[in-house]
Amino acid sequence: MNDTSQFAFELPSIEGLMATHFLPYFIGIALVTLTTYTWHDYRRSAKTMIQKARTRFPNQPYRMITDFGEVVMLQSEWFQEIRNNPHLTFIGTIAEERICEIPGFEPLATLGEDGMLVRIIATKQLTRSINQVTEPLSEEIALSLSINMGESTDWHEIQVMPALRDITTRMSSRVFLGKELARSKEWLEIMTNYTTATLTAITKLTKYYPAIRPFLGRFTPECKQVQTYYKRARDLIEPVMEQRVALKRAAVAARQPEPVYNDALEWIAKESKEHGFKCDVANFQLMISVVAIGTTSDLLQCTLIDLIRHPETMQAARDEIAQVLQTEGWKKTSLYSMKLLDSILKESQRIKPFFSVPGLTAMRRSVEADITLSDGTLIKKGSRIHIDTHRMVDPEVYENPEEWIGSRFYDLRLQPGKEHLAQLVTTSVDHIGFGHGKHACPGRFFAANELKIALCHLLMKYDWKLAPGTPTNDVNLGFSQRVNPLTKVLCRRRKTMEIDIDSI
Ligand code: HEM
Repeated sequence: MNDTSQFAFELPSIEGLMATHFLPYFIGIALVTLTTYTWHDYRRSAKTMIQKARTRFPNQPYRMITDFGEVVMLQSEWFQEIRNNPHLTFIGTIAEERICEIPGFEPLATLGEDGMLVRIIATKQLTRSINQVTEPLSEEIALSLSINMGESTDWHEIQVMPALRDITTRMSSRVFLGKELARSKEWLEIMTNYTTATLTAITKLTKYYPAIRPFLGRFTPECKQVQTYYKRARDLIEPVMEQRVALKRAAVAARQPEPVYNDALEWIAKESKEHGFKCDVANFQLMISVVAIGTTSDLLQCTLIDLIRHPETMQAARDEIAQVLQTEGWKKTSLYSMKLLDSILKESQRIKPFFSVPGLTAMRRSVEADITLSDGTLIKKGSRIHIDTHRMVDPEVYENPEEWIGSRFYDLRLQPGKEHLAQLVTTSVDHIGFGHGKHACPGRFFAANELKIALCHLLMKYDWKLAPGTPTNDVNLGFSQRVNPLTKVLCRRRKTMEIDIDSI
């Protein structure tokens, strides 16, 4: 039997590992965690390295040392076998990275401790509320577009990521925290900065071995920034919670009906009570904001840039939006009817998923009990698994896989039996932009609707082109790939629109 785990997260000699393990080791990046220089190498060229390893060990599990420590790499062929294994968790991988032990990063620990609660809130409350929040979300984005993109009908330049992150923060805050905080300048500033500071600090910390991260985190300036914003965020959320409790108590005392709020502050309190979870509402809120804002603004930017590069598809999307909104108005079902827009988002996500480079890895899992694969490979408790995402760009699965074709999934939906499979929120072994199986992203239904509403406003109200000479290349960080934060575009308010979206 193959045994993969005895040396997980240790740094023994490569020769020793090669001699004592049955699973092959890919040593191309084996030194990455030892020095900063090799870490940089790994960060830039992980894609090439994994391609080499795939050729060397076709369809075979193998091990690598990465900035996550040692990982067992599984090819896509193993997807179906492990996707619902109860001993594999996504959240466990976060605890192993040791970052949530640093002051200011407590919200990430909330993801670990109350993983069930997140799932319940995201799948039950958030998804259920989509119908009620479609109009408020549309109202929020109308306001934030006017602030970020302006009203000028002349071409003007903007940096895309800060603008889209602000838009996403406002939309998420409206649903997660209610109108009051979503309109608070201070909250928005803190939220945007907390999310950005957290991601920046994580990027820096992951170049060091997990065991020393909690220590380093106490001194690095990036982590100190996180702590400052974390404290300010708590100072803002806690009084809102206290005020709600006081208002409810007062209503009960006056024998009046209690005030009802339909936002995540309320859902967290309700579901924690119902399921017996102990929950720190402020930490929980910040965690949801961090997981939701970075991912959603990333996909929004790459979709917008893809559409700017394909003006004919942008116009086709505008026509679809106008036709659907004219007949159905703002409803959850109207968003479902925007099938081309759905396809466009799914195609942009296929080419550049958030957690991975296509053809690299995704679906990180922490192994919580020994598991044995059908070929006899034993993966021990404490190991970490990554899945190779090669199928997302495999010519045997997708025709011309390197080419962005906005209508790719729209066309697929027309084929018998593929209607459901080709939707943005459907995960499969061929498209794992939201993961797949038991731990697939529970926020994807909400995110899909939020993204569509944002695109409706962005496309209908503005004309777009790339700013001359702007960088649009994605930024590679080891196994991850982010949109370029420096990308700039030119935009102008459209004088005539297919439909006046604000009057619907
Ligand atoms: C475009 C936006 C988003 C993208 C691309 C995205 C992507 C992902 C991916 C790839 C995973 C890992 C799944 C796996 O490994 O199988 C994940 C997990 C998760 N996401 Fe999202 N996500 C997005 C938005 C959201 C939102 C809006 C929320 C919350 C409201 C959310 C909450 C979560 C949670 C709680 C998990 C952990 C699930 C678990 O461990 O069982 N995500 N997401």
